[in-house]
Amino acid sequence: MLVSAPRLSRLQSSFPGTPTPTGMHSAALTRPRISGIYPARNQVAKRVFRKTIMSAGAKSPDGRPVVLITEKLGDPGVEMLKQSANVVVALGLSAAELNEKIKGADALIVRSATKVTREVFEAANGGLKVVGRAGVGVDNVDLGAATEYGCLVVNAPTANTVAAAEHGIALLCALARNVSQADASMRAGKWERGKYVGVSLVDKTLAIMGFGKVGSEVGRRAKGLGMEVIAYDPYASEDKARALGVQLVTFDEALAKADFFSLHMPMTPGTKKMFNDDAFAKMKKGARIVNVARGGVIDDDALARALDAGVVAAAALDVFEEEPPKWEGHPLIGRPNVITTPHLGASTQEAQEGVAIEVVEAVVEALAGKLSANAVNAPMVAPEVLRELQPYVVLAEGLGKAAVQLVADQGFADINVTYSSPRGDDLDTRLLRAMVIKGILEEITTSTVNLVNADLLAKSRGLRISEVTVRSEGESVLSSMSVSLGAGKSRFSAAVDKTGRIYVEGTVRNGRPYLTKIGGFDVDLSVEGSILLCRQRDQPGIVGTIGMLLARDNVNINFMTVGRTARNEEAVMAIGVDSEVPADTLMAIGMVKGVLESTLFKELGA
Ligand SMILES: NC(=O)C1=CN([C@@H]2O[C@H](COP(=O)(O)OP(=O)(O)OC[C@H]3O[C@@H](n4cnc5c(N)ncnc54)[C@H](O)[C@@H]3O)[C@@H](O)[C@H]2O)C=CC1
Ligand SMILES: O=C(O)C(=O)COP(=O)(O)O
Repeated sequence: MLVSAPRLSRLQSSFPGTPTPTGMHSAALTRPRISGIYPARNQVAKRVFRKTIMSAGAKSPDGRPVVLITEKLGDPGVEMLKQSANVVVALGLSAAELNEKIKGADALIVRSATKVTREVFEAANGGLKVVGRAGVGVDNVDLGAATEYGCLVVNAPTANTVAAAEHGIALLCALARNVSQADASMRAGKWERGKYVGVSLVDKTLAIMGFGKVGSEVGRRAKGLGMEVIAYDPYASEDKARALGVQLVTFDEALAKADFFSLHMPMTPGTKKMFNDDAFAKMKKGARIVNVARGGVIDDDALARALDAGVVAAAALDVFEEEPPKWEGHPLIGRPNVITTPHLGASTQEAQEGVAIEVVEAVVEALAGKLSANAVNAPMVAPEVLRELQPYVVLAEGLGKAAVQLVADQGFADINVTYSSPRGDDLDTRLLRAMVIKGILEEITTSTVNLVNADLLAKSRGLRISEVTVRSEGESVLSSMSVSLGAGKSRFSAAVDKTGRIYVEGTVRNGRPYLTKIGGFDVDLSVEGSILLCRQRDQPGIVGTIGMLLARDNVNINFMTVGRTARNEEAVMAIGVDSEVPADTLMAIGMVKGVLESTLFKELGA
């Protein structure tokens, strides 16, 4: 039987492990536990971690670990590494050669060109303990396979920030003044002064899309060029923006206002093809776009159409959906008003030395069995605990994803997680909390979140997290859990509970995670795939109309439930969909008679 969750306001002031007067136990977290709130647990975690990382002995006869480097790494990093490891540098390996070479390595250091696939981990057969990525993005590393094989992946998230920002500024200037085209023309022996008249940057409006590490550095520099800087980032702090003299705006405001755009958001399901026909249609005619983020945030064909129509005057691209891209038939490469660079954002001598040192420090720490703040995945939980919590891990991540997807433009300030468990305060919530944070943060940042870095990342973003554990009855380790966010506003007003917070609750049945409550409404949804949510009046005809609208776009429905009516005559209907619902269809659904509001959960779970 489920014990109802206590009110948050009362328990947020409790401290970890403090018994409440009712005999329940609560755990509130206002700073990361990893750094000492639970020293005993932390020691255990470290032991588990060390055992996992150092499960096999080093591969060289002198007992020092062997580290294979497959891409050009800054010399200071290589020299530092040589002090504690046997270094093997082998550049330009084929996949088969890498699979062979990896058998003799304890660690591997790469940039973005080496594809660290499942086959690499299979070939290493558990002997590869650490993969170091000398840069931010780890999309070239199969993280699932790494974790399965007990291999820690670390990256270098900060040392190339300035380089990426500087490249953004370089492209911005080149774009405004046709530098690349004019240079090419002179190389061809021409003197075409009239053809390459540019536009000025001063007093123009630059919209920074994604105001994180790189975006804010671009903003700072653009202010120095005399530009008016605005930023769209639903999760950015108002204070940070104000301190830099940058105004935070909504997506549509940015589109309507900016003369220049500089893209700096991460590649996530939420940002994929964010710059599509709809977005270009809302832009000021003649806008210019710089992309130093990831190729996939732009719909290439839509940008080509916008360039053809003159809506976008020019674009500068450093990144591509596929790298290297296929030149033949590419809609953008080679156009007179598109300039391109081969993913050079991080390619300065200084940044490469910086990332080399940053990644080597992390690799050496990991090989020594220490916790690394740069860990991207970390199999720190004992296998039996992991097995027991596995279905709840999926639930926790799904609740985090669902909650953050319900947040409106203004973002949110704090997270509350409530667990109802027969174990009460003995429930080890670290993994579940980390997964909630992962679900939330991976929708909004480039960082890969795990048990090691979840609390630190949340804290570094200024998010307050509180946890409450309520003792419940029952057989399973967890009866239910909920996530609530202190958000200004929700995209789906029914998701806001009586206390004004975005609230989602779920449970696990027969090993499968289910969402059981959204705001004040009971629902019963398997946490998987994409789900269309509608709040509607209880009246006939709505289901059929929505079904037809989806069928019109060939969107297959895989399930449909209507939530029990909780208030008045309203209900929440959920429809599982197999493919993307186009924006205009979503809008049409919102206008169906009797539908009060609608929203879409994207890729909630596996
Ligand atoms: N071209 C290159 O060589 C390099 C590219 N990068 C790329 O630059 C981008 C930014 O990196 P960092 O600043 O280090 O990451 P970050 O995590 O510090 O910043 C990303 C920002 O985007 C915001 N964001 C998330 N979802 C958003 C959305 N839907 N709309 C607008 N903003 C959203 C986040 O709140 C965060 O503030 C990433 O895409 C990364 O892959 C980074 C380094 C080098
Ligand atoms: O750090 C990143 O995410 C980058 O995009 C830089 O990639 P690179 O190391 O230059 O291949």
